[in-house]
Amino acid sequence: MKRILIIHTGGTISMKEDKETGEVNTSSRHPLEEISTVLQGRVEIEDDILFYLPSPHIRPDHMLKLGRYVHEKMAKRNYDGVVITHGTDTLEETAYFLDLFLQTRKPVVVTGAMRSSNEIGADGLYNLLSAIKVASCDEAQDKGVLVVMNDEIHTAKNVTKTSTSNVATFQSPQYGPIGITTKSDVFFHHKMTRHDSYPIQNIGKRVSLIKAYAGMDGDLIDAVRESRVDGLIIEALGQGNLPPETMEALERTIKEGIPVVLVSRCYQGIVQDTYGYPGGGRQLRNMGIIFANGLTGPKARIKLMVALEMTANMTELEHMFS
Ligand SMILES: NC(=O)C[C@H](N)C(=O)O
Repeated sequence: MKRILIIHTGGTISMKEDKETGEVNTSSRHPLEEISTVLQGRVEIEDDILFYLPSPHIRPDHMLKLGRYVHEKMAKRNYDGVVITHGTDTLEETAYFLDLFLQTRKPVVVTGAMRSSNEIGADGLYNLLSAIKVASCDEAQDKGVLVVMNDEIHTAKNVTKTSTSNVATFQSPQYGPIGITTKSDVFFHHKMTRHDSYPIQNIGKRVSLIKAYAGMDGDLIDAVRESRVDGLIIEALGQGNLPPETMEALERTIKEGIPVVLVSRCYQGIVQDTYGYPGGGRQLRNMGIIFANGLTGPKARIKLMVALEMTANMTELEHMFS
C-alpha cells in the first residue's frame, strides 16, 4: 500500500460557505479530514495542517517553511509521495518555488479548489483524490512539482490560473498539461526536460514586478529603484520590447547593479532580442537585461528571489535564467 503525506495550507479547498451570507471563509474543522476514511484500505494517508491561510496571505517565507517541512517529514518517514492543498490565487507561485527548492525524486503534487467544501459542485475532494492518485503513481516520479486540478496534470513551471471562477482555471498556455487523470487511472503524455534545484537557506531578497503598457515612462522604474530593491522583473510588451521613454530609468537601475529580468506580458511565446528600434529587445539585451523564457512575471520573481540567495553575479544570474 502506498503511503502519502498530505499537507494542508488553507485556501478555498479548506473553506466553507456561510449559507446565509454567501461569505466563504476558513472553518474550525478541516472539511477534508475524512479523506483517510474514503481511501481506507487503498492508500495509507498521513494528514497534516501546516497553515490555515487564504493564499493571498502566503508569502515567500511560508513557501520556504513548507519546503523545509516536506524535507523534514520525508527524512523521517519513507513516503511514496506528497500532496499539498493550497489556495488557488498564489498556488502557482508556491508550486514553482517548491519545484526550484525541493530535492526529491518522489512525486510532489499541489492541488486546490475553486468551490468551497459545502458548495454545490464542490471540486475540492475530487481534486484531492486525483492528486493522491498522481502522488501514488510511480510514473509521477522525477517530474518536479506537479499541479493536479480538474482531471489535468500540469508542471509547476508552466501552469497558471486563467479564470477567476471556472473550475478549469489552471492551464499551461505554452505546452498544455503533461497528463490527465481519469476515474481509475493516471496517464502521462509528455516527458520532462532538465530540472535544477536550488538548496537555499533563506528567502529575503526584495524583488518587484512591473507590467509594461503603451506610453509608459521611467517613473515607476525609478520609484522601484529608489525603494532599494534587490531585483526587478518587467513584464515587457510582445516579444520583449519597452517604450523608449523607459530607457534612461532602466540604465540608472542597471548602473546601480540591480538585476532586471524581462518576461513578456503576452499569454504565450518567449522573449527575444529581435527588434533593433529604441526600446527594442536588442537594446535591452545590450544594456545587460536578463531575458527569462517560459516564465510568467510572478514566477520569474520567485526565481530571481531564489537565485539572489545563491549569487549576485550577473553572469551567473543570466545563466540560471537561460
Ligand atoms: N480558490 C481559491 O482557493 C481562492 C482563494 N482566494 C485562495 O486562494 O485562498
